[in-house]
Amino acid sequence: MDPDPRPNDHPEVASGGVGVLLVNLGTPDAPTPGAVRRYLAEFLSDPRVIEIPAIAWKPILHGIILRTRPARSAHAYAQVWTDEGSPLAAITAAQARKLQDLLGEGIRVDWAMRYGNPSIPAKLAALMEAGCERLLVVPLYPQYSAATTASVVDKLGETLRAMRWQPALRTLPPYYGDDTYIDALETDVVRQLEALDFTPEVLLLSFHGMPERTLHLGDPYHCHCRKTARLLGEKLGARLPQMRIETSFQSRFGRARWLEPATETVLEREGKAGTRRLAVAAPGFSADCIETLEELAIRGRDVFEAAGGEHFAVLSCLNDSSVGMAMLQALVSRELSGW
Ligand SMILES: C=CC1=C(C)c2cc3[nH]c(cc4nc(cc5[nH]c(cc1n2)c(C)c5CCC(=O)O)C(CCC(=O)O)=C4C)c(C)c3C=C
Ligand SMILES: [Fe+2]
Ligand SMILES: [Fe+2]
Repeated sequence: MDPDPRPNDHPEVASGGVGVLLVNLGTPDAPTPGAVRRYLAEFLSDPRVIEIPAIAWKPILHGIILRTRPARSAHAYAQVWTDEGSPLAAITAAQARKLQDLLGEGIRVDWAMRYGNPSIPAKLAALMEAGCERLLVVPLYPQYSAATTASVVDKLGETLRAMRWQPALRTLPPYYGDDTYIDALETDVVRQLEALDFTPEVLLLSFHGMPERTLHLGDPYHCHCRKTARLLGEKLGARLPQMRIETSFQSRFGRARWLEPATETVLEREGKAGTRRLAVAAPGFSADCIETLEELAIRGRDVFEAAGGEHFAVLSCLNDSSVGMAMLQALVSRELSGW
């Protein structure tokens, strides 16, 4: 990257502008083993994600994981790929477009991915070229974790380190317990449950998992997920008292213990225990992605039905829905109000 994207003599640049950069995790450029390998190589080389000393991890990553997982993951991506590309990228782009409309021309909105494209350095440079001297970076993770939120901030730091003239920077705090978020989830979940052709006995709130060790090391992720689940559960319980609400953690990776209970285990247990009608919501994901569209909606259904379940649905994430966008606008506007 050009170490300083704003050379001194840029009189045409309107200065002092405010920019908002939405950031999500990242996704491959194509549903092919090669593209997935490139994406996973970057993602799984991040010490925030894999907290094993590099000397032990690199041989496993390059010798085993990057030889086997790309083909399997590419198959999963191919099942959910859209005309606009990966769902995660397409939805994040739509969120940025709609937020731009909601905030108006005075503030410039863009989006980036922590891994893969479009990259944080490229988008930071573009915003600064456009005259943004104040940047609000929005990690699209309601619950903080070192593997997600902190990793975005690490990348920002790495990018800024190469600049002589840095922008002023804020990051949106995690919003796992914010009324704006909980109310948006409540509205959206109730709307989707009412549109189903069955009445679920159980609503499963499935969050992305993390190694259990991170909880003992002080990562607040587990607490944040539990709090979101409790607050949302209280609201939903008041409106739909017949429905039982459970919480679980999905997407286990590697051999270490992960947060429990695992989504797959709960789906199997519920089916075997006689639950026939079950819906899943994934409140920790800002946008539908391979984890919701393939892991939950395809493989999760198989697990539940094989265990005896009959009716199964996975609700959409907030995505670029009007209620989701109103929430993002409110969170961002509150953060920008001091600027
Ligand atoms: C929402 C929060 C997320 C946390 C926390 C998280 C932790 C975490 N993830 C992995 C490994 C993988 N995650 C993968 C995909 C993926 N993860 C998140 C979000 C969180 N991850 C999203 C939004 C996505 C979807 C990306 C997409 O393109 O749709 C993958 C890649 C897919 C696959 O091969 O299964 C891996 C691998 C770890 C190890 C981890 C915490 C340490
Ligand atoms: Fe993940
Ligand atoms: Fe997964």
